[in-house]
Amino acid sequence: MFIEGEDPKLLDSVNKVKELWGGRDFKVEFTKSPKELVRSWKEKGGKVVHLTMYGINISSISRELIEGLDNLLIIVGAEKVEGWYYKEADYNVAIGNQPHSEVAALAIFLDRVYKGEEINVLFEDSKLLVIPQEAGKKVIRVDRR
Ligand SMILES: C[S@@+](CC[C@H](N)C(=O)[O-])C[C@H]1O[C@@H](n2cnc3c(N)ncnc32)[C@H](O)[C@@H]1O
Repeated sequence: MFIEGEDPKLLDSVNKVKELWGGRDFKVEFTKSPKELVRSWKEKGGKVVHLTMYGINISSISRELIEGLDNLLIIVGAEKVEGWYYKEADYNVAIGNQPHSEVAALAIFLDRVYKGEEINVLFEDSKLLVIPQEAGKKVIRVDRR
């Protein structure tokens, strides 16, 4: 994940969560030049999806196209998103054409890309394991050495 700007505190909390819950392949990097990131991603043959309520509703995009997307950079905005990103994106995709949270938009989009399989993923390097309960919480420590 690339985030525009710089925030060492955020990086620190991400690393603390990873230490306990695993996910060694999940990385957060900060960038001061997001446009350069988009340009070089495309130059290397990657695809760019921009999530925006002004885009094409995901329900109108073929399932094959979404599931076939590979080497993908997904852009979500925080404040006003410049027109440049709309033009440079290979696809401007709307999770419904009204505003909502960027986290929700990203989650729904990724769920379509991964065909719902992400829900069954357990990180092999986690130190904690949740044992599902109908009520209450059960978490055990696992020694994976
Ligand atoms: C809360 S919105 C802020 C929008 C920003 N103020 C703007 O002017 O573009 C944050 C981000 O959530 C995502 N988002 C919000 N609603 C969406 C929708 N219906 N479909 C897809 N993405 C959406 C977009 O990436 C958007 O940039």
